Amino acid sequence: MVGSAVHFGGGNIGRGFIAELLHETGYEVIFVDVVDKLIDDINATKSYTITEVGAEGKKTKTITNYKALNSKTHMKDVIDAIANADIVTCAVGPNVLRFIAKPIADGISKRTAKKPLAVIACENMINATDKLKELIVDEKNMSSDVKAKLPELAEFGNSAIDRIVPTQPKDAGLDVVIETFYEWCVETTGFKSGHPDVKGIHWVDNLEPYIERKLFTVNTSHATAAYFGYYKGIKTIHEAMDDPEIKKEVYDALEETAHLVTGKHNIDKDEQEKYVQTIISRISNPSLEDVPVRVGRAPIRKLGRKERFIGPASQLAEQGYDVKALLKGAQMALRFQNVEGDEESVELAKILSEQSAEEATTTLCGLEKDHPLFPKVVKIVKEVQAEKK
Ligand SMILES: NC(=O)c1ccc[n+]([C@@H]2O[C@H](COP(=O)([O-])OP(=O)(O)OC[C@H]3O[C@@H](n4cnc5c(N)ncnc54)[C@H](O)[C@@H]3O)[C@@H](O)[C@H]2O)c1
Ligand SMILES: O=P(O)(O)OC[C@@H](O)[C@@H](O)[C@H](O)[C@H](O)CO
Repeated sequence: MVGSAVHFGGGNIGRGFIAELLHETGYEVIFVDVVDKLIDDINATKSYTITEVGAEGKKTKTITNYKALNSKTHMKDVIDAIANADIVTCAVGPNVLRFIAKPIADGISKRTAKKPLAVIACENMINATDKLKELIVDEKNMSSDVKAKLPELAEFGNSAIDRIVPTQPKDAGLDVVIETFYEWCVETTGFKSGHPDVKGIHWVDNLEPYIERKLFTVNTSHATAAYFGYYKGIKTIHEAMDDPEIKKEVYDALEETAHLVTGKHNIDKDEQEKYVQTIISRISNPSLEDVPVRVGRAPIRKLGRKERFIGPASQLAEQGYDVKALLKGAQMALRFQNVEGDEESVELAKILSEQSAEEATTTLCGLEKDHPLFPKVVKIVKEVQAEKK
């Protein structure tokens, strides 16, 4: 019998994709969020729709059997829901994992079910579930007694989640427009008692090739289009992809990351080429009104050491490859400063104005001073800093 699923984050991918598959599997979906209006809207409705838009046309599905809890005001209910759930998922953004670890730890501590809770973080981040687990078992969040019994209480799986869910129009309510394509890969190794049978999940023994291929193809190309598009004042990602100069930048970046993806993960070159073509057509989808400000959001996170530019660029630089295109994308990300509604873009501007190029390279990209990429990043940081003077 299928029971309940607690999902942290009732936003775009949460409502638009994860809830769809949890619902289709038969779970009652319990959204946990911190936005009062969203919680009220979810609890005031019995259904909402998701509409897939792609080359094949439109298809609408109806989601039912859900409710929402506010973790700011109803923490006890959140903990009880986790104590009784079959599965906990989240799509809150990598920087928010630290805030949801404590309620998950408390819910795990109260469990009595025979079957361990399945925990899967669905963030654009390498090993996001490992990070969440590390935070859950931190002594601030979980007692040593519970930690010792953890294997009986909860099991964890890293995941790679891929479906473009743009910012929704203001008047859309709970309804979500998404692309038709999707891929949700989850690693089996942590589920010693057997993984949950969620419809649509692609179970894999080793996630690394899947998450690196996804992040360094889908998200590298998406971010390149977004940062160049923003710089040129272009309104949507598909219009940015219509700009010949931006399209070339995207292809150049993907040519570089393809060396890593095919070389490191033994992925066939033709297969990667087909994957690239699929991604180009996905991010060029004119039915998705996706905007540079969403795709470029949180530029400090995106400039990180394991992220979509510096992640592949650093690994390729170690192998002696030139990474001009990835550095041009990273440089555009550095120019994504003081963007309305984006706190990290304000912080980025502050870092670039207060720190030397060398310090900022360390702060933003986490690169070691003796890394072959370090001087190249320092150079692009210096150029961006000079533009502000
Ligand atoms: N949108 C996409 O196309 C897409 C695709 C794949 C993966 N992702 C990943 O999914 C994650 C979420 O992205 P999104 O686009 O859905 O963002 P979003 O901003 O639409 O949704 C995030 C939700 O988390 C909620 N939230 C924030 N703090 C919270 C807390 N402490 N407890 C509970 N909820 C909290 C927010 O209120 C919001 O509803 C990110 O890691 C993103 O990279 C997004
Ligand atoms: O979610 P972010 O901020 O890591 O990246 C923005 C987009 O590139 C991303 O949300 C994509 O739409 C998604 O990763 C597609 O699967």
